[in-house]
Amino acid sequence: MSAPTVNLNKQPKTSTKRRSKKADVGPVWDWAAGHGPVTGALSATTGAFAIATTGAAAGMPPTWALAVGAAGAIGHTITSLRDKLAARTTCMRAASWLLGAGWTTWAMTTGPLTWTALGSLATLGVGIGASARATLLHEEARELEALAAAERQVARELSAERRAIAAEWVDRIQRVCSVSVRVVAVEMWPTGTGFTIDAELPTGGVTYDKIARESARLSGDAKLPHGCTATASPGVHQGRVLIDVTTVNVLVEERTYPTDYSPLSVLSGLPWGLRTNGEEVRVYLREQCALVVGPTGSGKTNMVHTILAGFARATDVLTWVIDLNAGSAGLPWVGPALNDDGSFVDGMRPGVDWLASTHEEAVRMLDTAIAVMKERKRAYQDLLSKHNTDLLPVSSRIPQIELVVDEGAEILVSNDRATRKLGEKILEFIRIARAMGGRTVLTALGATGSVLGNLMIRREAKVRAALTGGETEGMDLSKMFPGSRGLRVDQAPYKGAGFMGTPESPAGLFKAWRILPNQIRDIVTATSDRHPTLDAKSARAAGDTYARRWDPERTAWMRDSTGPSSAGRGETSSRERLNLAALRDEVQPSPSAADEEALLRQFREEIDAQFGTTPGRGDEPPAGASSSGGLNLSANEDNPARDAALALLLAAGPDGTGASAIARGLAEEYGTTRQTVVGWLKSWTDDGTAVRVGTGTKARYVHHRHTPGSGGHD
Ligand SMILES: Nc1ncnc2c1ncn2[C@@H]1O[C@H](COP(=O)(O)OP(=O)(O)OP(=O)(O)O)[C@@H](O)[C@H]1O
Repeated sequence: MSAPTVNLNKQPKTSTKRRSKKADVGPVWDWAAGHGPVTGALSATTGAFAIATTGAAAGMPPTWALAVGAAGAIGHTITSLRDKLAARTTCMRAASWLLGAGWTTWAMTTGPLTWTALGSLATLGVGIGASARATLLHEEARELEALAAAERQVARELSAERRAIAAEWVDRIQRVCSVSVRVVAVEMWPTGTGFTIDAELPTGGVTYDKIARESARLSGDAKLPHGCTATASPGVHQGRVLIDVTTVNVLVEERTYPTDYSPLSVLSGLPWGLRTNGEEVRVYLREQCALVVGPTGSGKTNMVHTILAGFARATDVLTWVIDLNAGSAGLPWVGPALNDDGSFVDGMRPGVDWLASTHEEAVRMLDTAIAVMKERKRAYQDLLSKHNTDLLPVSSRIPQIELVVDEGAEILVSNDRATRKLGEKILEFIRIARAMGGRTVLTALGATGSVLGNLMIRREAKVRAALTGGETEGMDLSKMFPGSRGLRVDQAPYKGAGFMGTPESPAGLFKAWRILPNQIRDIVTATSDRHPTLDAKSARAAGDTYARRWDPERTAWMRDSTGPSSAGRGETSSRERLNLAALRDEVQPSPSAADEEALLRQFREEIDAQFGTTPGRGDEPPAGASSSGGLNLSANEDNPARDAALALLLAAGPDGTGASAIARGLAEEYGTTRQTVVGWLKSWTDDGTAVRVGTGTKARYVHHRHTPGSGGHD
C-alpha cells in the first residue's frame, strides 16, 4: 500500500551514469522516501482503491485484504515501538492500516466503484491525513522537549559543580573572614585554570576588603597549589565582591613572547604578560607612566625587552631609551638595523627611536623631550580646540614619546649631583608631558619605599609591576600596590613572575613573557616600516640634537658592541670563529682547529651566560656536528630559508649579491620577504659571515670566503 513520492531535491542512490541519464528526463522517483501527512494519506487511499478494484475484478477473497491490513498494522506498531514513537503515533498508524484494510474488504464485497465507496474512501483519506499531521506535530514537539531535557541535564550537572563550589566557599569565607556572603554566580574560566565567585556581601557595612585582607588564609584554607591565590576585588557595586580563585599555577612555566607582531596602539593597550588565568594583561599608557621593579636576576631586563617589543609594535609610539648601564637595554633593538659604518641597513629603522647610554646623551635627550612637550603645548592649541579636548590626540602622525629609563628610579633618588640633575629632568618631563603625549617607563632594582616616596611617581605611575623572583629584600608590595591585600612575595618565586596592577586591573599575580635576542631581531625587522616619525612641529623643537642622534660618531659606541651577535667579541675576528652548519660539508679542517674550538666554547659560554640561548649547554655535540665546534648562530638549522639564503650568498661569489636578489631567489619556495633577508644580511655582516661592499643602491654583500685574502674557506 505504498506509493512512491516525488523528491525533487534528493537524488536516488544510482550510478553516476544512470543518474545523469535520469536527470535529463525530469523528476526522479524516490521509492525509499518516507511519507508526509498528505502523501501518506494519498498513498493509503490509492493503494486501497487499487486493491479493491483489481481484487473485485479478479474474485480475490475479501478477507485477504483484512489479513494484509492486520499484518501491516502489527508491523508498523513494532517499528513505531522500536523508534520510540509516541503512543498516539503508533495507534494512528495501526488504525490507518486497519481502516484501510476494512474499507478494502467492504469495497471488494459491495463493489468499489459506487459513490458510497468512493465517498467513504475520500473521507477516510482526509481523516488519515489530518490525524497524521497532528501526530507529526506531536512527534516534533516531543523531540524538541527531549533535546531541551538533555540540555537541562547538562546544565544541572554543571550547576551542581558550581553549587558545590559556592557552598564550599560560603562556608570558607564564613570560617576564615567571619563574613556570610550569598553567592550570586560562579564563572569557570575558559582557560581551565580557576573560577570567579560573584557574591553579595551581608548588610551592615561589610566591604569587599574584609575578604581581600584574608586572601592568604583563604588560599591556605582551600589548599590551593603554590602560586595560586584567592583574590577579592570590588563587584558591580559596593555590596558585591568578586573572588578570583586560581587553581593551576601558570607562573612556573616559561612562556615565550607571542610571535604575532601585528600593529598595536598606545590607545588600545599594550600586552605586558599573562595573568594567572592565562589572559593577557594590557597596559594603557596614554596618560599613565609605569614603574617596573625587579631585583637583580628577577627577569627585569627581559621584561624591559617585552615592554620595548610592545612599543616597537605600536604605530603611534616613539621610544627613547636611557640606560646608563652601557645602553644594554636598548642595544639589541638597534643592532639589527645598524651597519658597521654607522649607516642603516637598507631601509631599516631600529626598534627604538633614540638610545642614550651616557650622562651627556641622556641630558640631550631629556632636554629635547622637554622642549618638544613645551612646543606641542604651544603649537597644537588649534588642534586641541578642534577636537575639543585637552589631551593631544596621539596618532601615527603625532606620536607619543615613551621615555624608558632603565634603573631610572635609582637615578631619581641618587645622591650624586649630576645624576640628581638628570632625575630632576625626568621628573619635569613626567610633570609637563602627560597631556602632550609624553610618558615614562621607569625601572627600579628595588628601594620601592624611597622611589614611591616621590609624590610625582606615586601620582603619575599607576601602572606598576613588581618582579619578585622570590626576592623579599626591598620589595614592599603594600607600598607598590596600596590598597591591595594578601599579596606575598612567596606567591611568585619564579623568574619573570610577580605582581602587576594598573588603573584598569587590580594588582595580582602575572608572568612576563620570555623574549630572546633572536625574537628581538625578528621584531625589529617586522616592525621596521611601521614606526612613526616625529611630527614636524615637534621635530623643529627637537632640532639638530634629535636629527643627528644616529650620526655615526654618536653611535660609534653601539657599533663597538652591537647587540647579541657581538657579545663576547674578543681580539679574534668572529669570522675566524664561526662555523656555519649549512656549509659544514664543505668545511675543510683548519690547522688551528684546537684554538678555534676553545674560542667557540668561550663565545658560547658568554652567550649562554648573558641570554641562556644555546640549547643543550654542556651536552654532547649533536650527531653530525663537525669536530670544529658546535656553535651555530648564523646558520640556523631550524630555518631552512635562512640556510638557503646563505647558500645563495655563497653562490654569488666575489661579485656578491643583494637583499632583493636573495629574496627573489627564496620567494617561490619560502615566501621570504626582502625585509627578512635584510635582517639576516645585517647579522651576517655583524658576525663576519658576510662583508658589505659599496654604498647606497650599489651596496652588495659578499660571503667572506670570497673576499680577498680569505683563502677560500672558514
Ligand atoms: N619571563 C621569564 N620567564 C622565564 N624565565 C625568565 C623570564 N625572565 C627572565 N628569566 C630568567 O631569568 C634570568 C635573568 O633574567 P634577566 O637578565 O632579565 O634578569 P635581571 O633581573 O635583569 O637580572 P640582571 O640585572 O642580573 O641582568 C634569565 O636568564 C632567564 O633565565
